[in-house]
This record gives sequence, structure tokens and C-alpha cells, in this order.
Amino acid sequence: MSHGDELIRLSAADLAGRLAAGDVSSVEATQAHLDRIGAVDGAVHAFLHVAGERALDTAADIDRRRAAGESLGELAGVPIAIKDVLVTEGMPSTSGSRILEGWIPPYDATPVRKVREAGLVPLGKTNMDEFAMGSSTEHSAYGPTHNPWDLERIPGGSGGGSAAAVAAFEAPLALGSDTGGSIRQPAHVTGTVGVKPTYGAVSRYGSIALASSLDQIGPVTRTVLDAALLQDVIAGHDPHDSTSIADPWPSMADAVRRADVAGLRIGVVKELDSEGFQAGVRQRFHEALDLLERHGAEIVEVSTPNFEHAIAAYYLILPAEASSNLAKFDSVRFGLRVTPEGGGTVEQVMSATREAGFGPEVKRRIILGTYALSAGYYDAYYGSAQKVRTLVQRDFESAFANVDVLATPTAPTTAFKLGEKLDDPLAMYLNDVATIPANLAGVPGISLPVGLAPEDGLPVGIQFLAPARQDARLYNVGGALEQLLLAEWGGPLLDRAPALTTHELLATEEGAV
Ligand SMILES: NC(=O)C[C@H](N)C(=O)O
Repeated sequence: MSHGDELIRLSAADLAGRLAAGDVSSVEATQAHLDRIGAVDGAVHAFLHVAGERALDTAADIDRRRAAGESLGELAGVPIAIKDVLVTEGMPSTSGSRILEGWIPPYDATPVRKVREAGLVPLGKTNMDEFAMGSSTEHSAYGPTHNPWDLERIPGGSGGGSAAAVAAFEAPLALGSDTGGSIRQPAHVTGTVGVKPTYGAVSRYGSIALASSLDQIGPVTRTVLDAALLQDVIAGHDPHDSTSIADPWPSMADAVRRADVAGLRIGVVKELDSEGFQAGVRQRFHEALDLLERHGAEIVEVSTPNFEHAIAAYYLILPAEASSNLAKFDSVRFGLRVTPEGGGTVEQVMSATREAGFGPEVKRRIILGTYALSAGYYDAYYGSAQKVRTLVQRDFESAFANVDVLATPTAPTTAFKLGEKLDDPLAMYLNDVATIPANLAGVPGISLPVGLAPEDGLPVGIQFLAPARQDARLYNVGGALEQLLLAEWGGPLLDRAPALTTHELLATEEGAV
């Protein structure tokens, strides 16, 4: 294995240790990741934009500051990929949409500013379903991302680019956004770790809004400790986001380092442990629970009867909010402007621009949302959905009166084939049956890998959910389970991904040309 190959396989925490010890420079680590992107991203297509030169400049600056004895953040010098939903100063930010093609924002989103201030090195922007609407990245206006485990399969969505970049060793860390599962479901299908923090834990200032009462920014990584370290960097109050929580947060990294499940009460959600889930997904989920039980956790069954209505409520609340948030793409202020032949009124230009700039899934949701909010239907649709949302929140409250965390499989199936669900929006929406309730209630959730499904050899994730502001509980149980599984497997799951060697990816790429 070459030096570069070795560097890209390190966890962010281990790479940070090597950087701090002076064994390796940030320029070397950044170059190794840029080389990896150059070698495999033609086949994976995790990135929409790679900012190679700027990343190397940032890395050189960190190396200089370190050499000068400046005290730097724990992750200083470590490369990171950024989901294209977050605006980045001087770098394209499209949210996967044609309508923002060519727009270069004049400022950084707060989570991006924070990672820069902590000395991390942004490598570029990752692919996603247009405006984060989807579970496969196939709704990206720039073509789908491929799952590094099997290039014919989806990497999840909407943040499939971030998850695939991390799974394919193109970046040790990535930022994602999760409105109904967009961090956790891609983590599940790519064998990575994804966390949706408590609503309000991380500022959304500069995040291109999908549904403002649901959106949350969070980490995508290969280890639970790396996710904790990244959450520690990005969480915290921001006066630019009125929903951001003012109270300080305890260290999530400490929760991982002290992880211990003895006496922890874990509630298995009965409604999400059912026939509708792939057999191998349930098998790995139950094996993980058994492992936790053998190490002192108490497993109990809990019932959340209103979760079955969560998807229906989400697909009224989300389109309603999205139709309002996307109204700002009006051809006047950002990106694309299409003028009908021979000119046109402002309204005609706006309409031609939105017609050309938005893809079919975005149009579908704008129409749904506009309808749900229209006079005469508002109470019947949006009003009822809000009532269901309250019932889902109450289900969580009564469950958390009895248990410390809840556990579910993260998603019903392993990675499906590209194209398989593209013509069936409802089938696509059902991927989020286990992840949406957390967004409706604002509670935090983590997904981490628990093995490969026996029937197809593809990764399976377990999801843990905790009460709002108790994100540390997720890092505790996730960190403990990860250690137990690593001991069983004798090494990380991602080392077993068949399509992950540069050689094989290149062969596939050449074969495809
Ligand atoms: N945005 C998300 O969190 C993903 C979800 N699948 C959606 O399409 O809304």
C-alpha cells in the first residue's frame, strides 16, 4: 500500500493525531485525498465541484501555523467534503439544481465557517438530490452518485454524494443535511456513520432551506468518534439562525471516549420491526441488539402507534414549507434566467426560468405544497398534518419516559439498483419510514453500520434516537456498539467493500467508456 493509500484509510481522529505529531503534513493528506478523487470519482461521482488548489492553499496555511507553534483545533488540517446544500464563499453552490448553476455565493454558511475556523480543509462540494428531495441522488440535475459497494446501486439520498465520498475514501469527513433522513439513510446504504443532531443544535444559516421546521445539518463519517468530533466543531448558538439553541453543548467526543452501555435502557420500536423490512436488515439489527444486551444493556419493546402516519404528515408539511422556501428562485436574484423568445413580462421570465430550472420531483412537491396550503384546503391537509406531528411528538415523549434511547433499523432495505424506484415516488418516499419521525419531533438520530445483509452482501445500519438535546446518549450507545462490532469483525466493515480498490473502480470506469 502506498503512503497516500494509507493516509486516505485513516479515520479523521487518527489522521489528526498524525498531523499533530508532525508525522504527516496537511498538504500531504490533502493531496492524497485529491489523488483519490482523481482516481475514483469518475466512477463514483460523489463530487459536483472539487476545489483542489484552494484546498492545498488552506492546507499549506495550516501547516505553516502549526510549524509556528500556534495552538490549533483537534481536527486542524483534516480534509472534509461539503454537501452542496451549504453555501460556500467563492465556490459553486447549486443544491443539486440547474436553477442555481453558475451562482457563486459571497459568504460561507455557518457550519462551513466553523469547519474553516477549526482548521479543516474543504475539498469541494458533494452531489445530492435536487434541493435535498429524494433518497437516491437520482434527482440531482447533474447525474446520480454511485454506491462504492456496487456502482450499479444508489448511495442513498439526498446526501448520497457526502456518504459515497466518505465510503470511497475520497474524504474522511463530510457535512450533510437531514430533513427526513438525508444523512442517516445514505449512511445505512454505504456502511458509514451519519448523525442528525437535535433540531437547533447546528445553525442552518447559509443552508439552502428545504423545510425549515425539519432541516438539520450534521456529520457523515466512517467512525462514531469522528462524527462526535465534527459535531463538536459545528454545534452551537448562532445569532443568524433564530432556531439555534442558545445553551452550550457537552463534548460529544467525551461521550464516545467514555462509552458504556451497562444499565442503558434501549427501546425497540415495535412498529418499525416488522415484515415490511428486508430479512437481512432485521437479522443484523437484532444481532446488534443481542450484542448490546450481552454487554449489560436492557432491551425492551416500545410502541409508537402514530409513527405509521409520519410519512403522510411529512409529505404535507415538507411540500408546504418547500413551496414557500423555493419561491425565492424567481430568476431575479440568483442563478438561471430564461427569457422566452422575443422577450416577455417579468412573470413570463419567472415562469420560463422555473420551468427550465426545476426538475420533476421539485415541481411535484411545489404543486403538492401549494395545493395543501390553498384556501379551503389548509385545515384539511396542512392543519391535519400538524396534528399528526403533535401525536408523533407525544409518542416520543411517552417512549422516553421508559427508555434512554430508541432503536430501529435505519431503512427498510439495503441499497437498491439505480433506476429501480425512479418512476414510483411513493416507493422512494417509503425509504424514510424509520427516519422521518425524528425530524417531525426534532429529536437527534444516529445511523451506524451493523454488518452486511446475508442475502446481498450490502451494508445495514442501525438507528438510535434520543430525546432532544440528549445527543450525547447517541454517541455513547453508538460508540460502545461500534467497539463491540469491530472486535467481532476484526476490522472496519468498509475494508470489505468489493468495489473500493482504486484498481477495480478504474476498471469499471474504463469498461463504461
Ligand atoms: N431531505 C431528506 O431528508 C430526504 C427525504 N428523502 C426527502 O426526500 O425529503
